[in-house]
Amino acid sequence: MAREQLNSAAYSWHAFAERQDLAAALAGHVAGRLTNAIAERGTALLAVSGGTTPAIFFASLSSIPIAWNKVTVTLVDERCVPASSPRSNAGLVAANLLQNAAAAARFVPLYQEAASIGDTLEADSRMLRSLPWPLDVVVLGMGADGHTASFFPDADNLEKLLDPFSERVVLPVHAASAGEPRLTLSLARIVRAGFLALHIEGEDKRKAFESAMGSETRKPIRAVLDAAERPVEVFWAP
Ligand SMILES: O=C1O[C@H](COP(=O)(O)O)[C@@H](O)[C@H](O)[C@H]1O
Repeated sequence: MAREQLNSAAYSWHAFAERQDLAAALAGHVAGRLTNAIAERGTALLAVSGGTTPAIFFASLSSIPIAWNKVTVTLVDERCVPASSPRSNAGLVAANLLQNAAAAARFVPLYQEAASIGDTLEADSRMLRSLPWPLDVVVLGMGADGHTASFFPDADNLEKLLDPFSERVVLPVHAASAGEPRLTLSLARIVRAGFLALHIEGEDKRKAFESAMGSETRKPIRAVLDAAERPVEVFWAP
């Protein structure tokens, strides 16, 4: 396991030679944070990302024996598709994270099929507001375009999405590059997490991250790092 660690004010960089090693290390950190939260307040709140990257990490985390019956899992963002769709982030979590020991966790989805996205948003907001905030752990992903959560650079409400003082829990997203309408946790909820990790893999994402950190154009991932209350832990493998 070759591992490299770099630090800047906004983030710590954890690099691994193998994706499996990254998954095990990140799962260990997350399980430790959840365990501490349960010891401190009797419950823990975890928000995870979807897409393709988290599957191996989810499998590692699902096997760690913590008090999963005291953990609530939700999503950082969701595509407005049925849970049976291969594009559903909830589907990815059900198949890979809510397994083994973690099958005892409570899962609260962002999206449920409803007459309109407005109805969905109202119902989700009610349910999500009742969760034990703040988030103990958030694991973000990132696209090569610099989007994270569903903060797409071309979203028509990007300014609202990236408002660090927003009172909203969840927001709708419409962006041509996103594929379908989305729901996302607000940046304000994400950046207050006790432990905020970014999980990225591949050279294209390393370059995209570095470019976002140096660039004058403020990509969404940069906005999250700038607003975060503590340094973001970045986990990367080729
Ligand atoms: O659309 C999404 O993309 C990002 C990155 O996904 P990946 O497939 O490149 O890993 C993900 O973090 C987000 O949750 C998802 O909705």
